[in-house]
Amino acid sequence: MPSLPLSNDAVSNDKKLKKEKKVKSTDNVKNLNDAVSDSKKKKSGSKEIKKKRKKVSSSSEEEDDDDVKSETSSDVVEGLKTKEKKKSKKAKVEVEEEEETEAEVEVENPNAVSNFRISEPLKAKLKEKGIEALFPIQAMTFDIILDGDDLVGRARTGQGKTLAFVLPILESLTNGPAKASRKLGYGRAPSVVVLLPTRELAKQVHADFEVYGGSLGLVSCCLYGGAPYQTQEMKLKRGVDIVIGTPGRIKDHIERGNIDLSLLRFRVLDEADEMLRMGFVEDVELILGKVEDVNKVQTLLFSATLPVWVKQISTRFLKRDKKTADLVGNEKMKASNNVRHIVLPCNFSARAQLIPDIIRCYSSGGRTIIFTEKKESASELAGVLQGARPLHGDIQQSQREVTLSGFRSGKFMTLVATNVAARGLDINDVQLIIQCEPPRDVEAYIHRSGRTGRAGNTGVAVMLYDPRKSSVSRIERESGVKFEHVSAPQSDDIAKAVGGEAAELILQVSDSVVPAFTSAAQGLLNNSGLSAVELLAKALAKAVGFTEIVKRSLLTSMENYVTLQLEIGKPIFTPSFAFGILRRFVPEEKVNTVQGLTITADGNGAVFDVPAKELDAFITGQQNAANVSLEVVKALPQLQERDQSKVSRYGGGGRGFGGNRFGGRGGGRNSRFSGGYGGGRGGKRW
Ligand SMILES: Nc1ncnc2c1ncn2[C@@H]1O[C@H](COP(=O)(O)OP(=O)(O)OP(=O)(O)O)[C@@H](O)[C@H]1O
Repeated sequence: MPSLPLSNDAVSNDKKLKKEKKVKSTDNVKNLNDAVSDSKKKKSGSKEIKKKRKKVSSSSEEEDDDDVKSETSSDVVEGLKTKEKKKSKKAKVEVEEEEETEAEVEVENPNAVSNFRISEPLKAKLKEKGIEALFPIQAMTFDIILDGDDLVGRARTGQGKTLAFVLPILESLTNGPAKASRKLGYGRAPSVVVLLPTRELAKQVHADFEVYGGSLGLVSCCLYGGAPYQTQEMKLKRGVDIVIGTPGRIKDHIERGNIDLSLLRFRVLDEADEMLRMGFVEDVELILGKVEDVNKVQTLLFSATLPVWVKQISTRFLKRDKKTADLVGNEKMKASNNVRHIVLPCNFSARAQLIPDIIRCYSSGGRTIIFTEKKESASELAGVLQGARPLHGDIQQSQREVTLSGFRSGKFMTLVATNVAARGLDINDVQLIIQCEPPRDVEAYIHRSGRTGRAGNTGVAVMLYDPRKSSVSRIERESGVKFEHVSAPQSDDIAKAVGGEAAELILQVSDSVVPAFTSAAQGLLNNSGLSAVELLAKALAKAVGFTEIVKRSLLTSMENYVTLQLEIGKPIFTPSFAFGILRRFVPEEKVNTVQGLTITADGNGAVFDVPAKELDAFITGQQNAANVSLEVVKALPQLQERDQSKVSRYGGGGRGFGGNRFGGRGGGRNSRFSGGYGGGRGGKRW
């Protein structure tokens, strides 16, 4: 049964956030909160603060050497955090004291925009966008980038990695080291190239460059496939300062002679691991290789996930003295801390009925993104879910743009997408992520679940899984997430979740209708044999679309199924052994109605679902079998996870969970690295 409140961590974080709003800062990311609390300094302390920041970058300069060393930079970050934590206690006491005395004291945050070498127009634009302080990854990397170093940057999803490169690049071009070589005027060659794995992401980053770069008179353009060449060519011809796009289309423009990279000062690989995993490495190499003098170019590589193979590759693209700012480092938790991570067992065929109720229970009325592995599944599911639209690689680019902007603007609240929406997308008020099955790799889990809980907000990520063949524990182990296990929402849970909404709907009805309906209401009260409360309960249910209560099983989440547990006083080693036992006391045709039979984690039982109408046949049948116990379960016991490779052993009519939905199609843009480093996952899958 789902519990609706957020987990303790998220709740306490929430409370903390509310409290810290009193401190002058717009930043409510947990890590930054520590720094904000710590920053309980009066204005006069800002020089000291600047020194402290400077020290971070210089120590990283001293410690970093040839290779990317996340430990080194993690140490730097850790050192900073510890210092800040110590001071933070003191700062909190001060905050509390001040709250008591209600004294109005100006509070300074060491990460306040004013403490960085950010020019006035940019400061004004940041302020206009509600940004008064930099997030930790931004604060850590600002000086490093502005002072000319190559950088590998990593922070959890939603922690502001985009502005971490946008701001210092803009400053460098207009007031810093890159200013001298920047050309002005018609037809100028770009100073910056930013590469991203998807078109949507390219557009999003372009929008940031437009907003912030625009305030400094810088011109940017976005180049991606599926859009006409001509408009892109015209923009390039007129001259741009910053080019943002996907590797394939940028490479095409270079080969057509539309982009001159001779004046390039920055190249950025955002979501670097995904770009390389998708097989873009040759395009990326070609683009990077076009730079005549690599010493004149700064290379920045950012992602929330940096598998070891990407770190190795970065030695090819980045200078030997590159710096690393790794806010995740060796910490166990790699996914977002601001997200409640939930897993829920579900039969593949029950998904479409179940998902609307998951949305009712967990979306808090906000937006939901549902992830499927395959494009066809995304289209199918979007077709059956009310108010949902699909987004995947087979949809025409113009339609993809319409869909995404409709979702952003709230025209519809549910997006069903493949991994094309897993990375980087920053959409306001996405409260819920549903993953229809565990993704193949942990990075996908981290990025998908990271579409919620962004910029310090909280969110919920629900992953559906088939207990017989899922890899929940692998994702748990590799991501550091501690999953909350819940069963399918039952109707009374849903009623509780939407009861408030129903009451609100009723209260919103104008008083003017009361006289018109009074006599019908009175008639109902007099003749229905129901009390006023019972009648009102029915009206509330109807107002949110409920007409009957349907039970769901705990194992497959199927409607009108019941979950049973079989025990025989000794271990049950295999599903076929369990089926054999059932056949001893239940007729074959009833056994064939069994769904999802799975062995318990302790090996002492088997759990399965049967149609509610067949329950009697199973319960009464057991009386004919010695040492057999068969009971309806109220809470799902821990189950054995099964390898997908062993699924065929379970065979049997009507018991499948759908076909092989994991089959990758391979292909895509060929890559030396996608196979070797990416663990054979190469190829564009969406
Ligand atoms: N300093 C800041 N103060 C307030 N909000 C910020 C700040 N920096 C960024 N944001 C907001 O935080 C959100 C997340 O930022 P961004 O998309 O850059 O995250 P990210 O780390 O790149 O995430 P992902 O790994 O998922 O790509 C955006 O809405 C952005 O506008």
